Amino acid sequence: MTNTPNSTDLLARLTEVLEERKQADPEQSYVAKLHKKGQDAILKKIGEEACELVMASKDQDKTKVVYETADLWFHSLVALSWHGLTAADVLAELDRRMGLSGLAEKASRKEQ
Ligand SMILES: N=c1c2ncn([C@@H]3O[C@H](COP(=O)(O)OP(=O)(O)OP(=O)(O)O)[C@@H](O)[C@H]3O)c2ncn1[C@@H]1O[C@H](COP(=O)(O)O)[C@@H](O)[C@H]1O
Repeated sequence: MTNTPNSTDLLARLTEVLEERKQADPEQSYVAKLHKKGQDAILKKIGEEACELVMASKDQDKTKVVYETADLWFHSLVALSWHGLTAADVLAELDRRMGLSGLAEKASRKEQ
């Protein structure tokens, strides 16, 4: 059984690190290097990691599914940070949606 870290703590710590890395030396930090390259470089990584996740899933490779999902989440957090947003903003949106059926939500959009 995986020893699960406290997810809120982990995201808060990672958010802090990502914010600090905006001012870091691109030679010393992968995140700083991505920011220096610009938004397109961050978005390119998100596209790559999403494709790698799809391939891992098609291959039924659970270890790789976890690994590639971590890469995708991580690069999504970098994209959020690029916009001055954080994981907390996404958690708030997911919390807002909690208990709201996806099918009911879609039907309500069609009625508008
Ligand atoms: N969680 C991560 C994390 N996940 C993935 N990665 C990097 O994301 C990249 C994923 O790219 P690929 O899998 O395509 O591998 P690659 O061939 O090396 O990629 P590229 O050369 O194409 O960029 C790799 O370089 C990984 O090391 C991460 N880099 C950093 N973090 C976190 O961010 C913090 C700050 O990192 P630095 O900015 O490097 O100090 C770290 O302490 C970690 O907590």
